[in-house]
Amino acid sequence: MQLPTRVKIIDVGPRDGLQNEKQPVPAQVKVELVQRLQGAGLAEIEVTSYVSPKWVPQMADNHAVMQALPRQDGVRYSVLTPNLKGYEAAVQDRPDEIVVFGAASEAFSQKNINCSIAESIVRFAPVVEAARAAGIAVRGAMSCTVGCPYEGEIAPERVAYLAGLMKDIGVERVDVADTIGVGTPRKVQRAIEAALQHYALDSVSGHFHDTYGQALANTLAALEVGVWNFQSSVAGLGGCPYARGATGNVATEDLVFMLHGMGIGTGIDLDQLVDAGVFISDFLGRKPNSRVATALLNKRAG
Ligand SMILES: CC(C)(COP(=O)([O-])OP(=O)([O-])OC[C@H]1O[C@@H](n2cnc3c(N)ncnc32)[C@H](O)[C@@H]1OP(=O)([O-])[O-])[C@@H](O)C(=O)NCCC(=O)NCCSC(=O)C[C@@](C)(O)CC(=O)[O-]
Repeated sequence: MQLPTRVKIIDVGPRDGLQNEKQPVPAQVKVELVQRLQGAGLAEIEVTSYVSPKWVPQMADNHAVMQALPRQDGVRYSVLTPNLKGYEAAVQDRPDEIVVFGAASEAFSQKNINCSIAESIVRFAPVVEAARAAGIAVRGAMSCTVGCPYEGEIAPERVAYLAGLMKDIGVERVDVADTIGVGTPRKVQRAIEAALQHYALDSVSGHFHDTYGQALANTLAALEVGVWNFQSSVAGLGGCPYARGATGNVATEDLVFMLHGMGIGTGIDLDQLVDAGVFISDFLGRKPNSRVATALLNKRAG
């Protein structure tokens, strides 16, 4: 089996990671987190979302964060936009990529974005069209591709259906997200294979939450299928406001350690990444939720 020799990581910590935090995180702290991530070598960072501040108050400072961000050449800054209102707000802040976000589960679509899967596609279509006309890249997040907090197990056919809808409206690449972290390696491979019915390997990424401790195993399973794009969250931050009990994405530190140990390049400096995780964890008043960060910090202390 030939594994990829290089992996691209999008750190989603500033958005997916922080969106569920109850305590307000000042825009300046978010900006510094993004700066530290790019300093550590992250070439793609999901910065914020343009959603209703009533639904996700933590992301209400989207303009302030994007406007204050010192951009680094070669780094792609992405933001979530669920509808045209979100897109029109986002475009003022010059994102490199916008992300429409749908779900393979009807119930999750309703809870998360207040509409059915079919309605979500109707909302996304003009967003995708406008972004592409403006030369902005378009990604589609597909939530609940393995399991849903409301519907239970999700069949791969539902993932293929959503991926097909995303493809039809012009979404350029998709994320196969295990939103509540219930996936195990073979199930995740089947979800990825479903997405591959509509998208090339280079356009499919893995987004694994670590609720049940399966995220690294699922990453390896995705690598075996040939996937080489992943999303993760520095310090294991996160959880989705509409997926109660789900924990954060796999920690970027843990992902990078595994990949480097397998001889797979990421372009990321693990020590600087650990420092970025300590920075945001100190602000939040807790330790990084990363085994690798804990081990390296103990080693530094010892
Ligand atoms: C999608 C909506 C807006 C629909 O919400 P809605 O209530 O159906 O929308 P609406 O068009 O009827 O508007 C209702 C109110 O929201 C406002 N509004 C409408 N759109 C916007 C906008 N873009 N930005 C700011 N405000 C907006 C609109 O102006 C109005 O304001 P009001 O008149 O009540 O003052 C709402 O359901 C929402 O904001 N949901 C939040 C969804 C969210 O951010 N979820 C977390 C991210 S997804 C995720 O984390 C999963 C992922 C991607 O990481 C992958 C994974 O792991 O699964």
